Amino acid sequence: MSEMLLEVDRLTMRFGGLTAIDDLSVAVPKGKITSIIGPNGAGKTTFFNCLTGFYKPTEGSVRMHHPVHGPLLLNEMPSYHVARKAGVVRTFQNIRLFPNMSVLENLIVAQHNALQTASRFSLAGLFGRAGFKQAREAALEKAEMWLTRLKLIELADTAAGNLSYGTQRRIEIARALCVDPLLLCLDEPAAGLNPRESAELNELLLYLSREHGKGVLLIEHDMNVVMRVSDHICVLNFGTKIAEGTPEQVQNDPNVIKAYLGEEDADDKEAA
Ligand SMILES: Nc1ncnc2c1ncn2[C@@H]1O[C@H](COP(=O)(O)OP(=O)(O)OP(=O)(O)O)[C@@H](O)[C@H]1O
Repeated sequence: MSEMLLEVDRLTMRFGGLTAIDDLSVAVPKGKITSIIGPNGAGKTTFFNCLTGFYKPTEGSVRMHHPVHGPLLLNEMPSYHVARKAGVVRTFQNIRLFPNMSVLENLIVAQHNALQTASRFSLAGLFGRAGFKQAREAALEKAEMWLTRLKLIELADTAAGNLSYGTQRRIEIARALCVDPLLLCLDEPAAGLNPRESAELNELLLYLSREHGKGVLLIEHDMNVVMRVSDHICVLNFGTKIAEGTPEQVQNDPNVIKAYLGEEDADDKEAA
């Protein structure tokens, strides 16, 4: 049995009369890739927003099992604590790098919390303190380490905005890793990638979960990615969990086929 990282229990998120997430329970283990899939509007992004403190769920709980701090209720934390204290870090559907900064600078900016703390928020701290110099060196070392491991080091000095879409997505993941996440939440990391870049993404996700023990929670429409890398898949439709299991179980589930193909097409497929 894998160690459990995140437990979502009976989560509901309503926007006025619309129930975007309805009574959803799901568990995410360490060192594994768990995917959340479903048609457009199924509630996937809302789910991420509830985990990471952007939305306060209407009902239910999200519990992160932290090796140092113990169980933490993410639904009661502000979003900056979710990343810093609970170790749950996300990327977004649209790329959010600083395009005019170099790749390395983007990774240093991600570590501004540690640097600010070391500077004690003062100019004197920035210029005089040994602690700040050490923190700056540590931030550089961490950025260089992830750039090397993610095969980006040769691009360290290039402006992020000048790189291909696939490379920018990879930089976003490297930047998230600089915050030392226990759980990495990736919102459509394969969007806009070509087949070669998607294959590289698959390799990267498997490397991070298998070699670094990261829990990965993936929202993705690209089934070439989802079916190849997921250990477990949870399928949403209109905010409700309609199936979960291994890629094989989910692919053959009649409810999933109906949700994706529509009622009539799915009946045709069954009859054929
Ligand atoms: N802030 C909000 N206010 C009102 N309704 C919202 C809000 N955010 C999401 N919704 C609604 O909740 C439902 C789920 O949306 P969500 O973006 O979570 O779906 P999704 O599965 O991520 O879709 P996609 O695959 O298209 O990104 C939709 O009907 C959407 O319009």
